[in-house]
Amino acid sequence: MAIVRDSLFTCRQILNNKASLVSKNRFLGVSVCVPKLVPVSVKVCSHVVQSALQVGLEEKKKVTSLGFDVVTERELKEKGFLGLRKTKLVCTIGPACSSLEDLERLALGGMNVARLNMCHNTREWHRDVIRNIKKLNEEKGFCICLMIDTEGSQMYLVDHGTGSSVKAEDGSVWLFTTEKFEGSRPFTVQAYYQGFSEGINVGDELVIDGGMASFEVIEKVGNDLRCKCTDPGLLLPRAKLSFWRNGKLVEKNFELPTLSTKDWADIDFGISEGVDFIAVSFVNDANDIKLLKNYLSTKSADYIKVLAKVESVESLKNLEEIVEASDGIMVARGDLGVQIPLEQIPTVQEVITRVCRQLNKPVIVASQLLESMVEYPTPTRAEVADVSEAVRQYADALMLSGESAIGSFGDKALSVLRMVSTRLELWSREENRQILLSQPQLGVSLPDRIAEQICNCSVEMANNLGVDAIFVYTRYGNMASLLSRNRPNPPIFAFTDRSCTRKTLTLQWGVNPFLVELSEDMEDNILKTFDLVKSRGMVKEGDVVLVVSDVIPTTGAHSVFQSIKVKVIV
Ligand SMILES: Nc1ncnc2c1ncn2[C@@H]1O[C@H](COP(=O)(O)OP(=O)(O)OP(=O)(O)O)[C@@H](O)[C@H]1O
Ligand SMILES: CC(=O)C(=O)O
Ligand SMILES: [K+]
Ligand SMILES: [Mg+2]
Repeated sequence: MAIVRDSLFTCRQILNNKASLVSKNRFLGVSVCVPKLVPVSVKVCSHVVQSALQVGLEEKKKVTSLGFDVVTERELKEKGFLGLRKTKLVCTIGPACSSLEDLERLALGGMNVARLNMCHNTREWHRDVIRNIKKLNEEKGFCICLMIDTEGSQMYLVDHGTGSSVKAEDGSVWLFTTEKFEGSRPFTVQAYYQGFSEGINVGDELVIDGGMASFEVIEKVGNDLRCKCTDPGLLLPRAKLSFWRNGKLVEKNFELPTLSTKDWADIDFGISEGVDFIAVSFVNDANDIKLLKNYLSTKSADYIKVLAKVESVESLKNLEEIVEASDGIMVARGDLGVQIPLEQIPTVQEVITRVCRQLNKPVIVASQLLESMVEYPTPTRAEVADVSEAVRQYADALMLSGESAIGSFGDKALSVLRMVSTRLELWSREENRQILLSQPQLGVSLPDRIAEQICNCSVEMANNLGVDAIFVYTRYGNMASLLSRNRPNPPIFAFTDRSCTRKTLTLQWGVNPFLVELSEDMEDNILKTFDLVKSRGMVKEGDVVLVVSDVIPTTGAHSVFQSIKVKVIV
């Protein structure tokens, strides 16, 4: 890799003299050949790109078929490369935002992924949302991915049946029962799961929603629990419950599978509707994820990416193996805050986001980011600080829950996420904090290590040179995500010929995926895509682009395997 480093310096010298590049079309290159392995070439070169306008017009038909998100395109034209938002945005779709018009507003507001929580509503309802989103993607040029989120076995849910909040007064006595009845009864709360009170003793503490209200268990009546309110507060519909003994969570092994029969039916529904991500609730260990991934393979649906929701003490114990097994993680702070003390959430979030970046898996920070906006049109200062913190931690994506699903100000909440993340990203760049990021080695095989090193060096080079964008040519998205892992200053434009790669990359920090036709002639790919982006006014004269490729040719073993180039647009 010393060779790569040497070429970095050569490259810097070249760019110090941009003007001469335009006239001379110079080339500097170094090749590294690994005997009996794929030939590897690391070259740093400058090219004069021929005027693309004419070509662009001639290829009008192809140009319009360039799969690129209209929102990113608009943002790029308005704000330039460095103004592009890096942090991706997920919106939970609920009754407040499910019409075609609502969805289009969210799409225009920067929603990258639509999340459907299978806990709520009917499959028919979800199907309509999915079809509306696909319609918007096809007809209006958005690139919104679809995620279903499994219900799981709701062992911890209770409901008092009134549909609104009920106050629990200090000293009042309540019955937590598994009996099913319509409507509500005074001082009675229904538990969703029959075995909810197994292993619970008189004297244990019952906590609602991580501290909304607390009770002491004063009597066991069969499966039911009679409890006295010790810390008054509100009982909301579908409240989450946990039990504590001597200040510690009572961990219970219900021996229920992570994926219930209903979840499997929802997964089949997701496959048949062609969703892009399945988020698995209450993952315990890596096996939960492996099971689903195997199932998706047998259904020839392994293009669907599996996200593990970290929302239990059990999943924290097995964090690394879960991250390794999955295609991404959601820090599901709602349930997590029921299972661990609230003051631990910030550090746990920081650890999870760091592990994810190190293992190169995208991470979504979810729940209560802008909770007050479910009711109010502005966020609290503390919520803005929380969003900023997640962005500072380089989370790949931020998620809205009730803010978009049931709130009256979903669009505003989305714009708060957009503006706060853009602002903090700009500040980080100005401070050049990314330079401090160091990554442990991921790859084991030589080709993997080479790919990783190329990406690490490319990002260092891109930051140091102050290039405007990184272009990466990638079939499976590997190099694009290795670049993203380094959180570069310039945006990453990933050109892929696989539509599922484009969707997967949509969730990744700083990656703007294009769907294009790629040939094995890399030089041709580069020229063609440069022409395309130029003809759409997305790049302009003088822009400097660092080009990385990992499209592996099936023929011509002597051709370039992976390379870095720097190009100046003329
Ligand atoms: N499809 C839907 N239909 C009706 N209400 C919905 C729907 N999706 C979400 N909601 C409402 O929005 C609120 C927040 O949504 P969300 O799905 O994020 O809940 P959650 O409890 O955080 O998720 P989870 O159950 O996965 O822990 C829910 O309490 C629910 O009232
Ligand atoms: C999103 C979710 O499931 C949670 O926060 O619990
Ligand atoms: K869920
Ligand atoms: Mg949850």
